Amino acid sequence: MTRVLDIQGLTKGFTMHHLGNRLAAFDNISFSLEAGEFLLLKGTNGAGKSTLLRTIYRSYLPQSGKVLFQSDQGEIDLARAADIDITHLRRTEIGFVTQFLTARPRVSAEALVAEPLRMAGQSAEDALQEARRWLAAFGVKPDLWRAYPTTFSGGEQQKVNLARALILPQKLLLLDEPTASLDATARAALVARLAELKASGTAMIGVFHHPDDVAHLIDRVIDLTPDAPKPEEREDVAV
Ligand SMILES: Nc1ncnc2c1ncn2[C@@H]1O[C@H](COP(=O)(O)OP(=O)(O)OP(=O)(O)O)[C@@H](O)[C@H]1O
Repeated sequence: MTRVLDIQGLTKGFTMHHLGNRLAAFDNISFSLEAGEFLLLKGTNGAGKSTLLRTIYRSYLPQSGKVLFQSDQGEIDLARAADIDITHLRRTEIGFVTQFLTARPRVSAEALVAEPLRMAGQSAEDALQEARRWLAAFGVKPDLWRAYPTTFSGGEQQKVNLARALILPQKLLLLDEPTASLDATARAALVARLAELKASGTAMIGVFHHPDDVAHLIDRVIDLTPDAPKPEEREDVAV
């Protein structure tokens, strides 16, 4: 087994300045993740699922604890790494799929999806061909490929978002309710792609509104509901 992530004693809260107090999002979380493992995060609303994903991705800084990631350059604590290293890792080794697309003015859907491949060194033409293949797989109509996603429907934007986020296999993939607002075709394409990525060694941590979609991929479940059993005791818990 190849270790990808080792989270040790991670604690995150939000300081509510206007209330003069601190709200705990999660407290003293520890678990590790191997290559090709799929970990489902579950828990009641507000249990801290999205906050944990964002803390691993370093959108948030934790109060304490470590997020040890085995990068191609060696072990790095994502909780303490320099911003420039985080930016590089996000481009090369760590992906984050949310239900929201960050569309950019006057950038076509196909260019947006092709971008990660181009940044990884593929030729513009090859990257575009591959981008179109993924747009088709997620059910984006060919008429829309050269259009700007800023005007797309919520579901169409989400499909472009998925195609872009999943086009390039990464070592660690964080998924925050990626199936929200997707139709059946896109959900099936997403699940097929996640299975492919898992088989190729991508480690994944995901929050899913309908975990049944990915039930066959799940290796472990962590329940962030306050007072739920500790992560170490949660292995092989049914969804
Ligand atoms: N930026 C923020 N500032 C202050 N409090 C926040 C912030 N983000 C999240 N919280 C609080 O942290 C707690 C955890 O929120 P989080 O969004 O991680 O929960 P969740 O488990 O993903 O919930 P849901 O299932 O409803 O999406 C909540 O009580 C929320 O109000």
